[in-house]
Amino acid sequence: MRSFRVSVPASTANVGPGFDSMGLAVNLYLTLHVEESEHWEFIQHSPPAPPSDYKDHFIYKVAKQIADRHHKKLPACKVTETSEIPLARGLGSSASAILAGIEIANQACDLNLSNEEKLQYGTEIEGHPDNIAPALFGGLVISVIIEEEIERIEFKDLQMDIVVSIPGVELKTEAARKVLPESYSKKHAASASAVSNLVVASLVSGDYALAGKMMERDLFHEPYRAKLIPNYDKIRLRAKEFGAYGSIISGAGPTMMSFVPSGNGATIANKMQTILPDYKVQALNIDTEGLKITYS
Ligand SMILES: Nc1ncnc2c1ncn2[C@@H]1O[C@H](COP(=O)(O)OP(=O)(O)OP(=O)(O)O)[C@@H](O)[C@H]1O
Ligand SMILES: N[C@@H](CCO)C(=O)O
Repeated sequence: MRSFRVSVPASTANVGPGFDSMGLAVNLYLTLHVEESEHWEFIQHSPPAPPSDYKDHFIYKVAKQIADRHHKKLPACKVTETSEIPLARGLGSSASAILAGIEIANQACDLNLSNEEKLQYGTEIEGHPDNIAPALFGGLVISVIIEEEIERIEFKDLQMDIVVSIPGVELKTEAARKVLPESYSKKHAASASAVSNLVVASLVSGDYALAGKMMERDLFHEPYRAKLIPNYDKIRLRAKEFGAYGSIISGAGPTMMSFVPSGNGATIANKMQTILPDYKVQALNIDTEGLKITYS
């Protein structure tokens, strides 16, 4: 096996009303250096701390599952991991880790997986494609899984900067999904998908002011999750005052993501940091490349 480095970007899911179907890759990365070894070893330069038994490592479990699926033996690897993606904050850390695990199996077992297969496997493990697809392909990806078949479309030329306001607390996706209703009335669903259609159309036609306005009108998840998100109303209000197009819950939260005019990210991030002193506020850009592999 050739040693390799895999980097996978963070991603934000939903982008307002694109619940479980729309996601955007951003320039924070999970990076793994992988080399063949006598025994399995995970060297972690960022959280989470590795479990005492490598067999319990989330990334190992994914790699093993994929190797088993192809009836291959997974050779032992030394994996050195560094991540800029905060855990359980709504920035797709689990999707990035899943794709990294798939890529270890792909390289170590010579599976020659296509991107479509990686998307399929990742989606099956994560449960929905909205983080996996942009983390794999980069950019804004809109996708759907129907009877195990995934359809998607990618957009790579959005001209916006991003400001993330990351609180010090975690919110597990599982907990944030529990507060959502089981069903919506016909009237509610029609309005919610109308809002979603407008977000997509305005984003791809470059009407970012309308996109920001409609993102804040989500009816699928934000109204139910708002109570779980610290400073939800304050962040939406103040980001707008500072010049943002709009702010959304990133993925399942608790991070809030503001979309801002191109070139204004750093200025608006500085202003947000002053009103959120306990947060990590960062100006980010859209990643357009997705998962990358380099050989050493
Ligand atoms: N690099 C990693 N190594 C091992 N486990 C990881 C890694 N990244 C994420 N995980 C696992 O995924 C969990 C977080 O997944 P969760 O779906 O709750 O949040 P998220 O993916 O960060 O956010 P969201 O899905 O809302 O974007 C972590 O608590 C950890 O168990
Ligand atoms: N679409 C998912 C993203 C988090 O995995 C949710 O909002 O629950």
